[in-house]
Amino acid sequence: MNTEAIRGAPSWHIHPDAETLARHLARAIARMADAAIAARGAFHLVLAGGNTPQPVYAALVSRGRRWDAWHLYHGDERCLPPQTLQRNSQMAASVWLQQVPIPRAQIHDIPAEMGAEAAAAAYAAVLPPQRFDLVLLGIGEDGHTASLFPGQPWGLDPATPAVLSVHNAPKAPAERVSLSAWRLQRSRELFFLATGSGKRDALAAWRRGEDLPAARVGAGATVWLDEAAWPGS
Ligand SMILES: O=C1O[C@H](COP(=O)(O)O)[C@@H](O)[C@H](O)[C@H]1O
Repeated sequence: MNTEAIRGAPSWHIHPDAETLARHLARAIARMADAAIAARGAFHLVLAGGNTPQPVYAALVSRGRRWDAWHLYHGDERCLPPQTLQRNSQMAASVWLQQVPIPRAQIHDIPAEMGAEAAAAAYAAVLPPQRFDLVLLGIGEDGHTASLFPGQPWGLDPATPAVLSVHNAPKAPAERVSLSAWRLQRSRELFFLATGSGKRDALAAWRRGEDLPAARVGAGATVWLDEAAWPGS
């Protein structure tokens, strides 16, 4: 899928349960990494935060190869002290990254402890000039994705900053940092993950065509979900 295709309708990949989904998705990511490394010598991956991706990240520990060529970024971060478990970087480190030999200099955490404004400015300088190979995203119960929330700026226009400072987020913590919608879309592939019945209403709203951050960013993406999250046709 290229950036142009990302403007079309999403495709829905429904798996029986979260465990099966995690296994299949980890295998798909590992294959994409192999292909990117064979073609371009590197794999640039943006990580989703929150709880949903944890089983996928855990499954990647035994799936990935050529860790030396992986380059990791975060789609968003919460403005909390660095070692806090609620930080997306800390979650990824504890279930996955501490167990694999990705060079530390290639794991690009968002310095959200600096505060939203300073961290957004600093992170913009860290992002690669080219498209990402794969962006992973979650979806919140309100249809937010990364830290782009309904009723707040999403950064759809490429003239706006690639990284946004987020204030007054409706989900704690209120202060966050997020890649903008246009920068998230600058990717060869875009995968959403959604598991559990708590995601059903948000996915139903997406399918009805409501103007939600996830729907805007994810037009043309692949949505990996389990049966519990599937809102039906
Ligand atoms: O706050 C956030 O929420 C979404 C969804 O999180 P989940 O725990 O429901 O999976 C997540 O994708 C985002 O990265 C995170 O910061």
